[in-house]
Amino acid sequence: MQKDINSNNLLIFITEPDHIKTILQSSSCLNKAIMYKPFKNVLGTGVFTAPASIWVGHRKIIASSFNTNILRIFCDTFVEEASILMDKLGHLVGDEVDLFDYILLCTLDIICGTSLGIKMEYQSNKNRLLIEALQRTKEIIISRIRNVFLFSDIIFNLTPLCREQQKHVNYGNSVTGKIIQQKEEARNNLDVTKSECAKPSRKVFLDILMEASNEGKKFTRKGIIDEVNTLTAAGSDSTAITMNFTIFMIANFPEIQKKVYDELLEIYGTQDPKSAPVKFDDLQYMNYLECVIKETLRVFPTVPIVGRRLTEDLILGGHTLPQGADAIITTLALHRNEKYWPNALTFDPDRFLPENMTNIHPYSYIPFSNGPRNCIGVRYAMASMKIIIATLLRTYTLKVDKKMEIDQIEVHMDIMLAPLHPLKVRIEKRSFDCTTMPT
Ligand code: HEM
Repeated sequence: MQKDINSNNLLIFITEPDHIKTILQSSSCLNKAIMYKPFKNVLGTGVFTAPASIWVGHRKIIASSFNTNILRIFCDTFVEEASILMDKLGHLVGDEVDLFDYILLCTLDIICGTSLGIKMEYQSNKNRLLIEALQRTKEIIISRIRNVFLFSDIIFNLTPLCREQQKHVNYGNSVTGKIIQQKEEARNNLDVTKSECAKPSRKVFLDILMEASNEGKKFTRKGIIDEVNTLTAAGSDSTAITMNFTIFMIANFPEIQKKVYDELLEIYGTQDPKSAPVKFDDLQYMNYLECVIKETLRVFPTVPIVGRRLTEDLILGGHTLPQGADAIITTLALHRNEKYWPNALTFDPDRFLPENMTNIHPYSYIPFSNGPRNCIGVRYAMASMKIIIATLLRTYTLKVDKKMEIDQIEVHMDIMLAPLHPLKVRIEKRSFDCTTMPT
């Protein structure tokens, strides 16, 4: 137990999987902890930051836009943007490079394509102003988390940083607002061809939110903008960071790379991704790749910490946790705890093979959190990451100049986990002679 220096709040650290389960499942722990405060100015009442009273209704509606049929349609966008990424990476062949910025632009294009139905073409260097606004907004949130004075709303609201953040948020909101207006006009005119409004069969999140709003289900215009911003924020960096770590792991462990590629050879033979792009139904056969992503998320959980505010007293392990305290779960420590993960710092994707899963306590592995307020985008994230990484490995081989052990890769926790030093890899064009594997 300790006091949070930013807020003077009581923080209770929860470390045992059984206790974590109680917290994440409890109806009295549906509100987010004080540490999420800097996100509220930016994401408003979007599902990530909304109080439980608003969250309940919004979550239900948004969850409906993550069903299998919609995901299947989104796959076209994942594949298309993955292909653009491959072309961009073609210029980097032979160099030792940090791929993160390239991957992030790809995930941003994907999230905008699937949440707004708009091609932002960030990967083609378009809409730089929006990217800068996003980047600065993120940096300002991070400085608030790191600085005890800026964390306080009263002080922050008096600073130039607050005004700068508001300027960026207003700009982003005005872009989303215009897209909503275009869609509304197109709908009213019944003239879908005039705008980039999605056809009914290609519904994006925004269409679903607008329909819910028209049916009187709770969403105001500002509420819709908050949800779109939330999905953009929650869905882009998280997948980009996870893929960046995963790609480094694959480059760092050539024997694992060979196994992932062999699995892809089974599915596609030596056809290249342009002639045989990944299809939604292929994803079920990428089991080993999934294990590699899961193991990466174990040692490098992209969201390294989760916090909940107790709205009632809660009895846990014979103690009463008082109403108003914040329960904090440090996923990074949990995932590296030897008690639950023997040889925790050994990278071993086989831990996630079905036959080895029986001994894993479900709450000792929570990269997407768990319970009613878990990540709404788990399946979306897994599908998009599998498509991008599979396309990458079918196009390029990956190497590192110097192999690193897990404990040599230093990380820091801000909003999300980040490597302290860039994770550089060397990419080479894959020759379709399948015996040519990295040594
Ligand atoms: C590898 C990628 C991802 C990881 C590791 C991840 C992880 C998480 C975690 C741990 C939470 C719970 C946070 C908390 O309670 O504080 C969360 C919530 C959330 N995630 Fe993800 N996420 C990922 C991708 C995505 C994607 C692609 C989307 C959307 C397209 C998304 C949308 C959300 C939303 C909206 C929430 C808030 C849910 C709620 O409070 O009801 N995430 N995510």
